[in-house]
Amino acid sequence: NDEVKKLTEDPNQWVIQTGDYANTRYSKLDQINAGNVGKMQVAWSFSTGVLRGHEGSPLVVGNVMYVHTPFPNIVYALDLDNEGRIIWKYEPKQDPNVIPVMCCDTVNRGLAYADGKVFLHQADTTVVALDAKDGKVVWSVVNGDPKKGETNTATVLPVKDKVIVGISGGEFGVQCHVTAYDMKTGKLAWRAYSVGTDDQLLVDPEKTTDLGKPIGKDSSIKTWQGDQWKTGGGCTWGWYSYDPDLNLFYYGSGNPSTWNPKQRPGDNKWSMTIFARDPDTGVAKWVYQMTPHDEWDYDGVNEVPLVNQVIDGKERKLLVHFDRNGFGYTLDRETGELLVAEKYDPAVNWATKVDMDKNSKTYGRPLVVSQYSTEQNGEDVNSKGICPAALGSKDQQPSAYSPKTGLFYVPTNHVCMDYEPFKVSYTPGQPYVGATLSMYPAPGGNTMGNFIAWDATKGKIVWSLPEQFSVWSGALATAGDIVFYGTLEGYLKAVDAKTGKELYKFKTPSGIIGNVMTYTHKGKQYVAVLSGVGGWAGIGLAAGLTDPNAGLGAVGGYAALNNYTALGGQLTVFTLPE
Ligand SMILES: O=C(O)c1cc(C(=O)O)c2c(n1)C(=O)C(=O)c1cc(C(=O)O)[nH]c1-2
Repeated sequence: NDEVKKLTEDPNQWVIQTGDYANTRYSKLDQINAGNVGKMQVAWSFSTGVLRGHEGSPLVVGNVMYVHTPFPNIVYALDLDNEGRIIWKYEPKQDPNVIPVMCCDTVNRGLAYADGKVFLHQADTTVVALDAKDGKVVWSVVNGDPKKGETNTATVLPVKDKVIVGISGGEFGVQCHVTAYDMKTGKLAWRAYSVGTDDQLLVDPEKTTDLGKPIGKDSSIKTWQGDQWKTGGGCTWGWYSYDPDLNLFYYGSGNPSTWNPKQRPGDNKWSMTIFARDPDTGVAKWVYQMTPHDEWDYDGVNEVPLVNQVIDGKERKLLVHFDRNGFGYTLDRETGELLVAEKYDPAVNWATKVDMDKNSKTYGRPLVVSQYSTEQNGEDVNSKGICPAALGSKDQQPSAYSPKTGLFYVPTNHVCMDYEPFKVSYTPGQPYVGATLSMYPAPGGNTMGNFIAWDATKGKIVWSLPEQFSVWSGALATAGDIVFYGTLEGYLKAVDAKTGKELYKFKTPSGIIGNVMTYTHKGKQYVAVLSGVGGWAGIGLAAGLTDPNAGLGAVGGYAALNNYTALGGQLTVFTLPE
């Protein structure tokens, strides 16, 4: 069943959040292009009726647009023949007690379409399949338990006859996993944990590799003390990509729990790890851990776009990954071989480099600068001036790739932090954080973000556009030689894909943390984006916090956002004038 693959190859529609299985967020549409984007206008808009962080994007399937909201996770089917008249609306009943269990705002990264159904993974971890025609529930299944700290913010990946979903809870000591359900019935197919026994991990100690070597028996639990792996985190709330030819899907796992590194000696495998798994069985082909024994909350869940590019004169099947830890990685996606690992923000200081010497004992590991460790000789230390901050040189906001330029377009953070670990004990369903942070712009200026173009074959920044705040929206690249992104102040921007020159901007009603998408209707190209400030960067605004030291809602430099925007929830659709 390659229905989704076929649909994603049609540039007129947008049926999964990432646009295509490869997560390139590239569209072949070029009616709106570098020559005319400056004339773009608002075609119509739609209020979602919900405030707080709007992540993800709408879908377009035929003449219908599907729009989702943050908690309470309303779904609207809008008629494109009628400027967004509501065809149906689905509003799940969810216990509001799930809200305090969500670490980083009540966001949801959107819907997926396959097999005549719209898939929603709710905050309370209910996965629901809605009939695309009338919004009626076809099946629903409960994937986790919010009382244990398990919630969801991520989208769903439909692959062949299954849907694949992750889970959140790294700040609550959840033992996180990826789970596949039958697309037609919702029946459980398999579950693979990030941290756990070999049976739980779905690995083969002989065949599953790490940097080319078999991972061996008990590869995860041997790297924890005692039973700590049972509350070990490694959550799976990011973006998933899929290679139909290799029949492998890819994603990264999040932070080990707790944030206090002293409480969990060892490498804490396989938190902070990219997995390549078979979607039919869940079994891992290879793994690669970016940040062993994390001391900074550098979750490894960011998108893993799949591209074919030439390295050293040879075309390779690549996987690219802009990790929270500030390194841009390029790997061979068939084998997991590490090809490039370079800093994509010059401010990154916690490690000097990733060791690329295959004969070295520390091959593939970041070389940590002890001054920026948050643990010394087994004791907690308060460290200052660590770059990047916990929200990383990039968080979940996805990049785009243009095969025309061969460049990645990456929304980034330019933020550093002070980190104070403290002892915390585990109680199910209670925060298991164990550190306080303060976050501020990187030294040498007041800007907290850059929108960059990156060459993943060399590991080099090609151009960089400074932004006052982190760029928390997902990018879109098109065959029109332009790249779109949104800003936390609320601007939708279009820039020239080759030079980065700004060609268009429009201030939408609220800060943008949604991902820009494009489609056609009756032969005309449209660009759409959700506004609604929030997410971790904007959670201070979302929660009405202005105290720069307000714990996990550590708004820091983001408090100044109050001067530019306010809460919202709106879809804005753009096109060229007649
Ligand atoms: O460990 C986790 O389970 C977890 C979950 C989430 C989430 O579900 O949104 C975030 C994070 N961690 C996190 O570390 C983080 O920086 C973050 C930012 C955001 C966001 O949507 O802006 N979510 C999350």
